[in-house]
Amino acid sequence: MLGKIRERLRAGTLLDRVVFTVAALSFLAVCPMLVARIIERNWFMVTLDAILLVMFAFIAVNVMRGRYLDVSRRILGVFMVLGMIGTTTMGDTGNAYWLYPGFIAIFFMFSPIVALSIAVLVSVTVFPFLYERFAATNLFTLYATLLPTVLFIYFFSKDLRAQHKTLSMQATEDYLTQTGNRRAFNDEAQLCIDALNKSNASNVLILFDMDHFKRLNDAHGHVTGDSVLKDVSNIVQGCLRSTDKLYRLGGEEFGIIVRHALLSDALGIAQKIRQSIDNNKNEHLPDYTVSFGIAELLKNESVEDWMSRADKALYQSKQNGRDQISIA
Ligand SMILES: Nc1nc2c(ncn2[C@@H]2O[C@H](COP(=O)(O)OP(=O)(O)OP(=O)(O)O)[C@@H](O)[C@H]2O)c(=O)[nH]1
Repeated sequence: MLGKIRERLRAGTLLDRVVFTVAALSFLAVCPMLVARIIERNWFMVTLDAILLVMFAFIAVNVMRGRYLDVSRRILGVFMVLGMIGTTTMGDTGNAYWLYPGFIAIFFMFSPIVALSIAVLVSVTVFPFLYERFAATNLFTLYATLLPTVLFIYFFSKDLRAQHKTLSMQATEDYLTQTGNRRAFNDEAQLCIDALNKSNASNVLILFDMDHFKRLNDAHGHVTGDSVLKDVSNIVQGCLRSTDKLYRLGGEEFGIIVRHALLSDALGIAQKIRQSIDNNKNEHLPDYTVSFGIAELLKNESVEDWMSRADKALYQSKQNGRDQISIA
């Protein structure tokens, strides 16, 4: 059980691990309080603690299963904000120092600008309570140190997010055509397989490959060849629905995953692409054609099996004279 949890968390991001740890620790912290309140027969607090337990369990389980991550993170964030205000305004003055870890943690739960706004709001909300209890110099020191702490985390998390966005784009995007790359294709294909196993969702793969691309490169040069690859990507993108995704699988071969579609839908899309390429008259580029192979995902198929059947259909199109569509 523990091994499984560790394995699932390792597959997630640092953010997921932080959210899971906070939710799991909060769950464990509330358990003895619930027992104490049952013994005290304080039914109002028992109900409150029970709600907290359910929420923390809900968050931890969802993060472990890799679903509803954003919602779970935000729910935990709201609990943390309420917890921060509660802790700071009640009890000992020393409780105010919980604001530091609290403010750091909310940057894990919300976007930098939302977290910054929450930090400002919490600071303003708790100020009247702290003003009554703290000596003026201590209160000044508290706020003067909280401010740079929050600003530092804000700029740090903003920069981290931008870096993360760039890196994940580089990891999943083809640099030449700005379509998805092979890694992104594999991930999406795996999602299709999971969806088919869970809900019988039908998904279709369209593979297509430039015809006689070597000849085109030899006759017009590699740079023109690159422009043709960009051109065909633009044309194809224009023929797709928002749910269909185009990937460059390598060299001059592309794949389109058509989600929640039947073979007939995919055939319609391939025909539209073929027609658009035919109608496309770009005076700066040589004429070109492409060949297609289409395969619907079958039960118990792996990504490789699915691709292999589409590839066989594509080969058939090449064998039959190119510039045509074959179905597996
Ligand atoms: N310009 C350009 N050419 C590429 C790129 N990647 C692969 N190629 C070329 O694509 C060509 C593929 O040649 P082949 O596999 O023989 O296929 P083909 O000439 O298209 O022939 P058929 O597929 O049978 O119609 C090779 O000449 C590669 O150099 C690229 O990124 N840019």
